[in-house]
Amino acid sequence: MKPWGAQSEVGKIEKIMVKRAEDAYGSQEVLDSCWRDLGYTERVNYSKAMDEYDAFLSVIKSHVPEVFCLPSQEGTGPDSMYARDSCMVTDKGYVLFNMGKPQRRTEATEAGRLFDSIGLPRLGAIEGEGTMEAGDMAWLDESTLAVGISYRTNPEGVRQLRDLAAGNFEVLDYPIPHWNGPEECLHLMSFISPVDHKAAVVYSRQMPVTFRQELLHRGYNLIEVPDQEYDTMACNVLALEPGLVLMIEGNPITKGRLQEAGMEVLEFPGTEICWKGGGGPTCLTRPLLRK
Ligand SMILES: NC(=[NH2+])NCCC[C@H](N)C(=O)O
Repeated sequence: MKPWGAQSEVGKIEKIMVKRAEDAYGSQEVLDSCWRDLGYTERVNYSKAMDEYDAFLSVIKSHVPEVFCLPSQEGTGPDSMYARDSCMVTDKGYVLFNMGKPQRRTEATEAGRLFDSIGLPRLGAIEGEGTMEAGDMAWLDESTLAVGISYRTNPEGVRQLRDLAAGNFEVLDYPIPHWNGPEECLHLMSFISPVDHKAAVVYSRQMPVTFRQELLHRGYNLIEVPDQEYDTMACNVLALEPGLVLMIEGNPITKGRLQEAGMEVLEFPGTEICWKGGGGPTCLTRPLLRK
């Protein structure tokens, strides 16, 4: 088996990187001083967040053989808990991103340091005028990556990624809608989470038509999130393996639709660590190896 590489959103996760809430948040005082500036919807309760994160991490640890935790680090803030976003791991090595949100610019360096220490090879980085965040990307199959052009990911970032992808995978790009503007985070993965090789949870009303058509053309079963579960992040679902998924509690309609489609659904409470900060289980995790 290859040692690294996650050119899939659904293959069984063998190795993963996370950043624990305590290491990202630091303390209640840190949260109090920055949650507004970061665009969180409400003040995060530190101790409640710890309990939620414990529940989340225990699911991850019981399903993923190797879990690597980013250390606490001066210079990164609460958003660094969303470990998915600063990088990607291809079959040819890791790529670090120049994140579009200014408060998150230092996160990629920290991820790179961890990758170097565990022997993961480096493929390259998005830099200069290029911006990119991994919330704006989803693998449709192991050689096709869909990337959103958003307030966080720009055309120059996509151009650089295409250079790095040459001979390995194809990059399809799609425009992301303005929605509630640049202060709020709207990524490609805000409206899609692949849950099996040919199935995805989607919020179609936000989808670029050509992206939705591409999925249908590929034979995807689209499992729709209803309007009333959009804000509670029913669309953010992590596949631990094909058909075994982890989602945030409080989305019964989407949960039922996933089960009807034959998925096994696990849940964790995400009031503090997900809803308030705008990141769900896909954002909380950076798979390093998927089978
Ligand atoms: N992949 C994601 N959707 N990540 C969510 C990131 C949320 C975080 N508060 C931000 O604005 O960056």
